[in-house]
Amino acid sequence: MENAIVKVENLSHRYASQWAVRDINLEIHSQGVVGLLGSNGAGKSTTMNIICGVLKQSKGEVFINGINLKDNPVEAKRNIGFMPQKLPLYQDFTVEEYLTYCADLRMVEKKQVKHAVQDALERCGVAHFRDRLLRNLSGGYQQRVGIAQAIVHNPKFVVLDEPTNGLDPNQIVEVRNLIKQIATDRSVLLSTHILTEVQATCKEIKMIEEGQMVFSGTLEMFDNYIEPNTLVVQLDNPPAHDEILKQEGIRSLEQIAPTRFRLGYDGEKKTAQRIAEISVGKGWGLMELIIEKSSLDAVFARLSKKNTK
Ligand SMILES: Nc1ncnc2c1ncn2[C@@H]1O[C@H](COP(=O)(O)OP(=O)(O)OP(=O)(O)O)[C@@H](O)[C@H]1O
Repeated sequence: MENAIVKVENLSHRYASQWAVRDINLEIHSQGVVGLLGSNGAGKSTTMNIICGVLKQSKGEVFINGINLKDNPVEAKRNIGFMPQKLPLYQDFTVEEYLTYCADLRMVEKKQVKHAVQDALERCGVAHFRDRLLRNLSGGYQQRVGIAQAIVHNPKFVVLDEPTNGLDPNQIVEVRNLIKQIATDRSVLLSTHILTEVQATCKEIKMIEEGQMVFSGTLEMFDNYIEPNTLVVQLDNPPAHDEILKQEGIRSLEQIAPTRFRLGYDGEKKTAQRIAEISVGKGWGLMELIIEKSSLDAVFARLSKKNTK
């Protein structure tokens, strides 16, 4: 089988006497954006710093494109691009000087440097600012340059730590689009505690809490993590509340509007189907029936144990 782009096995790390991450396992196989989610202090930066070879783990192994990062760091790091939370920008460099410097650091072959820099400038939409000093760029464009330095050596795997931090709403949308675009031909691990960020960019989620992996799956699985147990129905000709409440599987009724109701139910699909059939059969004027999903916030709260409901 083809190597995973990233494989983390039983990763643990301890600062002094405190374990910051415990027994993390994860694999990333394909292109696209994977969100690394967790509250402040959950262990995201520690995990990412280890995966990028910036911090040496206390235990466990990290493989990048099949190469053990501990045994062969130089080779493994050729496949990694990293944009830390605090951008490593030299303010007195122009954009082009800075990217050329980064390409050298990343050991891009001398004769390829010009092409690599041009490619990164264009992909990140900063070619027109190539001669501008970094200090004179707006926050959004500095962030673009941060992403450009992470992809200048064309790595298979890019790690972005809170990439939209401190940006205004327009800049956030632009940077998210750029992230999706660079993830079309590589894997991107994006750390965030912002749920809308995950929703807007990620196909998969890994969630860490108190140093441990508490969820790994698709965005849809995350969304469905809490069993739905409410239906919203619109009945243009509603019966008496008791008539609805006596139906099998229905546990509660809340009137949201004159013809709109939220029904607590047993979570069984057949109950929802039965309500639809009865509403039609009895002429209740069914216009809409929605199985309510848990919000991402509710799932996040549940997984981060802030809410034990
Ligand atoms: N250099 C360090 N020395 C000691 N403890 C640390 C160090 N860095 C992080 N920690 C601790 O390790 C735990 C995990 O921190 P980490 O920075 O990985 O979390 P995080 O999820 O990235 O949080 P944030 O979103 O706030 O950056 C926290 O309890 C933190 O206080």
